[in-house]
Amino acid sequence: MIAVNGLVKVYKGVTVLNIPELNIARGESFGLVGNNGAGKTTLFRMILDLVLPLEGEVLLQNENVRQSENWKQFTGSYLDEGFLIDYLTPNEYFNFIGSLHGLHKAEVAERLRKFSDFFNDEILDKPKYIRDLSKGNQNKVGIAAALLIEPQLLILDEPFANLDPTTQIRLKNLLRELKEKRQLTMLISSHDLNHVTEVCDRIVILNKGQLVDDIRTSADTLKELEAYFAV
Ligand SMILES: Nc1ncnc2c1ncn2[C@@H]1O[C@H](COP(=O)(O)OP(=O)(O)OP(=O)(O)O)[C@@H](O)[C@H]1O
Repeated sequence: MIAVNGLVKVYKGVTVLNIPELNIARGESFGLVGNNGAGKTTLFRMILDLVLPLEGEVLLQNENVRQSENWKQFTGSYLDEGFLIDYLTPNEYFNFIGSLHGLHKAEVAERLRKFSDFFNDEILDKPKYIRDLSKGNQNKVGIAAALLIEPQLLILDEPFANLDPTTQIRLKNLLRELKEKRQLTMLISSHDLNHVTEVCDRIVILNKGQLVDDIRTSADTLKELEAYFAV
């Protein structure tokens, strides 16, 4: 599903990402962990063609993201509030995203029904602009919009950040369900080692732009990760 080949990013003479090779199979739930500045967001941005690499390429379903638009139809993503449109209400925003994918308002409303627990009655049908929502509720809008298009590939940057404990648990359940029922391929970054081990079957550690470990999640993974980061 995803092939990263010889990907290098340099800012002001400093190499912030250098990944010779990384392959992620269809249906894999892939967690990316690493300390601040490790390069997690930079990698996600290059996968989504939001940042130009110095060298290398990213292929999504065998097509280079820089040369094809096809991947946009099957990829749902939310990295930060920059993905939202501040002057719309959540309903208007969901309808806009739906329209880009050929969905009518009724289909959008139907698809949003499964997020009612996740939204906790704070998002839909409220006369509030996205800019006036709390940070956590803005995240909920972004995550739901990424899922609204029923993507084959989902990319979320620190999705658990700013969510209350109840919503974190609901999001984990939602992601696990999507993985099992729809064979969704997921890329998730998180600073919370518990969440990432609960949701992902494969976890990669990024350190100063380099992949330093690639772990199949097992009962020992949380301890392994805690040992790695306890320095
Ligand atoms: N536009 C930019 N200009 C200069 N340096 C940048 C730019 N974007 C990212 N960087 C640098 O690239 C490195 C990797 O940043 P990145 O945001 O990818 O890390 P991260 O692993 O997502 O960190 P965090 O966990 O803090 O979100 C950092 O040193 C950061 O300062």
